[in-house]
Amino acid sequence: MLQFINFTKRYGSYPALKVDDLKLDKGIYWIKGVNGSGKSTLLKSIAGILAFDGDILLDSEISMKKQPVHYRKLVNFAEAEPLFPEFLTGTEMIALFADAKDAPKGQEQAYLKSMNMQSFVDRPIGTYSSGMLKKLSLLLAFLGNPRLILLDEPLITIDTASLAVLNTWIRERYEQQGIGFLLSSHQMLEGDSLPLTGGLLVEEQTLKFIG
Ligand SMILES: Nc1ncnc2c1ncn2[C@@H]1O[C@H](COP(=O)(O)OP(=O)(O)OP(=O)(O)O)[C@@H](O)[C@H]1O
Repeated sequence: MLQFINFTKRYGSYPALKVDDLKLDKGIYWIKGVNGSGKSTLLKSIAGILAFDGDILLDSEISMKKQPVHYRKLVNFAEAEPLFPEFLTGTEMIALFADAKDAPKGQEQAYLKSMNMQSFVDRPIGTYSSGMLKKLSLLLAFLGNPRLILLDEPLITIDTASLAVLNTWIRERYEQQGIGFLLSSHQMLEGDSLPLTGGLLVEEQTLKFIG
């Protein structure tokens, strides 16, 4: 699913994260680490938002550095604390993302319905509560035909019922389409809600697979 090749991310002279060589088979992985350990840095690097040294390969063949556009179409990302233009509506954001990710027409409809978003999706994003905003950012990460979906702190701000819906979305896309997931969380992810493959610990400026 994902391979790091001599990966190093620095902020100025600060070496935030270094992963020499790590291969992850297809699966659903949780990512843990204390505040400031580098979880968001890791996810933003994999998403292609942050520049770094080295390379990341998707499915052993698609290089972020050599095929940047192709790679980014196949990796979707929901930020921990999403920021969207407040004057746009959720529907307009969905249209933008659907276009960028070559999403099948109407793909968002089932997601809007299951997450009970129809009542507010046509309103400007500036009027959204933090939970509404989170739901929108999660939905955007499921658009298109990605091979990997990265969710940074997906559990924060959404209510229990929405969390159960999110687990269903993850499970379905993983089991029916083989999409891989990386989920960062400070809360315990429940193994009985999701078929978790393993965990990754961000510690001492590196990434450790801990099964
Ligand atoms: N833009 C930046 N410039 C300089 N240093 C940064 C920048 N962003 C993050 N860092 C540093 O990189 C390290 C990792 O930060 P990161 O946000 O990835 O941690 P995190 O594990 O996601 O933290 P949290 O659990 O608090 O959200 C921290 O030491 C942080 O201070």
